[in-house]
Amino acid sequence: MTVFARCKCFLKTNIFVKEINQHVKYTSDAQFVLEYSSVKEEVARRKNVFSDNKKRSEEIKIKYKRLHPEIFKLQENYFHEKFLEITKLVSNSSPDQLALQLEGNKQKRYYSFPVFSNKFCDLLLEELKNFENADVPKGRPNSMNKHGVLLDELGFNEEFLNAFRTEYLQPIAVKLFPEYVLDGLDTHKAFVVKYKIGEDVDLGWHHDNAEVTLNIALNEGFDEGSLYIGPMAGEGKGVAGSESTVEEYSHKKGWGLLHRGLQMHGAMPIEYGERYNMIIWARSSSVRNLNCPMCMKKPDLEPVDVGWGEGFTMCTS
Ligand SMILES: O=C(O)CCC(=O)C(=O)O
Ligand SMILES: [Fe+2]
Repeated sequence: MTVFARCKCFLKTNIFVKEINQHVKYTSDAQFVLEYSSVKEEVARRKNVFSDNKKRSEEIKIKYKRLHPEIFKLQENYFHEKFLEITKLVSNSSPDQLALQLEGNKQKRYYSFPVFSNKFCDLLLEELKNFENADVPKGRPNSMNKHGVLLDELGFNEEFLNAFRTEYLQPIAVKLFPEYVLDGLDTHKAFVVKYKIGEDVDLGWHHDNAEVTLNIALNEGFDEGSLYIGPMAGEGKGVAGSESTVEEYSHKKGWGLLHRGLQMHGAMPIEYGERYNMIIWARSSSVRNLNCPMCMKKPDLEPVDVGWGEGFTMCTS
């Protein structure tokens, strides 16, 4: 007799959880706790992230011996000549005139252009490797990257990144993405991502916790590891692999990719070598105070004791 049947996986795999818009697997309570316990760890990390970050920064300031102390202070000669040309013409150009100077995809509104000189990239990479080997505490960029470096902890905010954000990045971003800058890019989170076989090799499909992102490649000598760039979060299909909406971008040493934080993207696996990129998640409190880019709702804010929090501002009293 033939009877109808079902595969046993029906009770174990592909169980859609509407709240997270994802399919999960369930084979036993033990498997479930093991597989998803990293969520609990991540929440615990986030609870103290700002004070832990401050403690590590203070320890690094005392204990870490800088290899190239001069690169912690921004100087014009660290930039590629083309970047200096772009920054000079920015104030007198229309958005279209500026976009003409840049590569990328004007329709999708992501742009690429040279930012740092080869020499600066080399010095920074040497500093990062020196830091990797130093016996000091190290925070990691976020839940997606386990092997990068937080540039604020290393000491790059004070004399480098704050000036870079306000004097160079903001004038360009305000022309290209005015609705994501509004009153200004008032804070940032900057870090270096590292990919290597045996460590992190790729990065899943995501959008950034940023209004505007600048992603600058710091080295060459790796294979594959391109970015794939799709629609804005919530627009279109937004799934990796949907050919019609996803484009590839290959990193070039010293070049930056400038995109809106909400533009969906991911990184393909690296197949040889190491890849280091500096990522600047630039934030505008005037934009995110209206709509949190992570929950996509009006933010429910609470003050933080130290640092910039997640870049929102609120009035107390
Ligand atoms: O690997 C890259 O180049 C992109 C990294 C990235 O998108 C991120 O860290 O938010
Ligand atoms: Fe990203």
